[in-house]
Amino acid sequence: MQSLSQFLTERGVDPQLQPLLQALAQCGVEISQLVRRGALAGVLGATETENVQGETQKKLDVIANDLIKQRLAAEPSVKAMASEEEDHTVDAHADGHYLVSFDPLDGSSNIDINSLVGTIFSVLPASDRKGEAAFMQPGINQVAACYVLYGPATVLALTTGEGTSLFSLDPDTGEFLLVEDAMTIPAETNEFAINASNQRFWQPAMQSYIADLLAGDTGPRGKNFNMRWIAAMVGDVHRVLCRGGIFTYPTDTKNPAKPYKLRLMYEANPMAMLVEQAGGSASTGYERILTLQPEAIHQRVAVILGSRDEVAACLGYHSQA
Ligand SMILES: O=P(O)(O)OC[C@H]1O[C@](O)(COP(=O)(O)O)[C@@H](O)[C@@H]1O
Ligand SMILES: [Mg+2]
Ligand SMILES: [Mg+2]
Repeated sequence: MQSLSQFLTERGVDPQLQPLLQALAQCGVEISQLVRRGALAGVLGATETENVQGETQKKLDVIANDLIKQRLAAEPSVKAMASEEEDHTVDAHADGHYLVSFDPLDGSSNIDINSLVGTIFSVLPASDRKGEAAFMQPGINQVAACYVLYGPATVLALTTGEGTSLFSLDPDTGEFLLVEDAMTIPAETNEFAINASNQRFWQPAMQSYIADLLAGDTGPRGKNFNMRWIAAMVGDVHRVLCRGGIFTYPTDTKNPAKPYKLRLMYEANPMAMLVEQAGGSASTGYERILTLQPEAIHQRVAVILGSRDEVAACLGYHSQA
């Protein structure tokens, strides 16, 4: 089986970018070891601190964040980084070529119940701009996106804009090996993922769309749909990449000050690139996620992504509304 480094060389990935992608994978290896040890490594439970999102940080949020920051600070090609767990962007090498945004631990509410968690990375080209302003680029500018999913196996999905490929970690050698190249999301699906407990707070368009899915073959869609919700975006998106589906965290009125849940820079943008590169699509309901112009590093957006025809069906409800 081909290793990640062989894959990057063979595919002619920019030699400047290769060491950075290797460093991201290495972060995944080290966090995977901690996740596997769980309570034995003392990484379960919460801290007493809150992050810039106003969420109580889990120990593993902080440990993973510090580990990644340290690794990226040692990587000469990194000019600056942004993290879910950092209030502001963090400078690294003034002559670095890349800006890395990351969600060190995605699915934090799953840590203490030994369920699926992951890490998400987005890589943008650096520019002359400084600080947060440098990161304010549409997702279409990403030169790479990847996630690591810490599940029964630890897997890494990667795109550099030439399709999406999947690697699995060999825990004996610490190497990621290619297990699936050119992942393809089926255009149609009968599987959807949404946190249904928010239903009464959704917009009418999403209410009708989901109601018609639930009506199944007795309703206008004329077929039955099944539901899944892993409560970790990495896990739900991985399922979509593997067998299709639609994943959505729509806008809602639960907390008017926070109409969206997921973050553009280190959740929505990298996942949108991975999904589009596998033949799927990703929208806010009204706009293609990758063309959004970011305004702030922790900005949140509505997310509807997955199987192309099913996303189109969902958007149909939004355009009629
Ligand atoms: O708790 P809810 O409403 O089900 O939300 C789950 C969503 O929140 C998240 O956990 C947010 O990410 P973090 O865990 O990185 O904060 C997503 O991974 C997931 O899709
Ligand atoms: Mg997250
Ligand atoms: Mg997180």
